[in-house]
Amino acid sequence: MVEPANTVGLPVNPTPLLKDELDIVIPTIRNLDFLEMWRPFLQPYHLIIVQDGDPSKKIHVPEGYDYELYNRNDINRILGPKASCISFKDSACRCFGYMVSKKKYIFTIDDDCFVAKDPSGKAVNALEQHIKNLLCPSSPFFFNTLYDPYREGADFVRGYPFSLREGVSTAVSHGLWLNIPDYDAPTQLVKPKERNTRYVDAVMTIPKGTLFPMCGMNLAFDRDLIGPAMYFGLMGDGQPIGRYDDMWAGWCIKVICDHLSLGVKTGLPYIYHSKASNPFVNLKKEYKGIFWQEEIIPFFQNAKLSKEAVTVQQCYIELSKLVKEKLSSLDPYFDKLADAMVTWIEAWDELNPPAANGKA
Ligand SMILES: O=c1ccn([C@@H]2O[C@H](COP(=O)(O)OP(=O)(O)O[C@H]3O[C@@H](CO)[C@H](O)[C@H]3O)[C@@H](O)[C@H]2O)c(=O)[nH]1
Ligand SMILES: [Mn+2]
Repeated sequence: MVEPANTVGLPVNPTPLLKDELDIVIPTIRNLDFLEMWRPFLQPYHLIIVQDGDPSKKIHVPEGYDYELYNRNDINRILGPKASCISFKDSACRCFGYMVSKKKYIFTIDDDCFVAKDPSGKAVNALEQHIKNLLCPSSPFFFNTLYDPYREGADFVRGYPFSLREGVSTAVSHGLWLNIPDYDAPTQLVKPKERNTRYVDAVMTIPKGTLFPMCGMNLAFDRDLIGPAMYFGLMGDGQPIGRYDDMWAGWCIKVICDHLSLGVKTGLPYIYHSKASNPFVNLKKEYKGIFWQEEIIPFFQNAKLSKEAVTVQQCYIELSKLVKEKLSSLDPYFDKLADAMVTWIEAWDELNPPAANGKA
């Protein structure tokens, strides 16, 4: 009698590596030694490094990684006048990496984010979890109280409509952070010593119609499904605001995902965020955003896209028109931002022309 293969402990369906279908985008003003700790999980992947700040500075990339690196001179050379839509001196520059990638998936991570440990002490392969999240459906139309129903050992609970159990494609996987939480400056100032030690073993679909504060520190997405909407806005040098790059993108992609019936998930995986940036510097960058967002959020909550908007680009252009129409009165910055949103789409389409078979 042939003994069955010993499959105890092996994952029922191992997560595919997707190493030729995924790029890792890292915005940086530092060296990239943090990649040493990620080597077991990230070395097989191609990196797109977006070097911010002084282009003459040499960024050291640890041996053994396959990468392409773009500094400001490269961005200006590649995009010409359209480079005006890519922020300078703000992590928002990372979205240039999304634009130049040719892969289906993107994982973006900050250079002060390290491998976290789960409660059992096991190193968390954040990228593997993001891939799991992206490859399995989302359930935005009806909340499953047992969280991710597609996860091994879970399912839809009683009363969950069977007509909705197929779910929808997942466009975004938003991971979290142990140690330094992604707090705004005021919170950071009143709670300087607060550290996040709580590891919540859950992945949830963010319900349709609900916005969320997307953090770019530990984020993955399906570039084919939502890439053109992942513009991180005009931030940093020469702009009245900073550190709202990922927030702006998060509000735009959520409105568009809701419109196109795509899913956005948050929760696992965790990374270990090691560096707290200066709260006073952050306050200066954020302060306009702190009061503007009281107007911006209702804008996004009420934004309606037409049924003719069936591609991400069409949705995004419609959104840019709404921004120009409804937010320019808040501050002339939004007029500029609306134009930059159009420039971003033009640049995206220039670098990512639809293939002969019509696939973008
Ligand atoms: O001018 C800059 C500043 C930083 N970077 C790179 O961007 C990321 C994030 O930088 P940092 O870790 O210093 O900032 P945090 O406050 O921790 O980041 C939070 O704010 C968001 C930025 O809006 C970020 O996504 C959040 O996590 C690092 O890789 C820096 O090297 C830059 O490119 N340009
Ligand atoms: Mn950081």
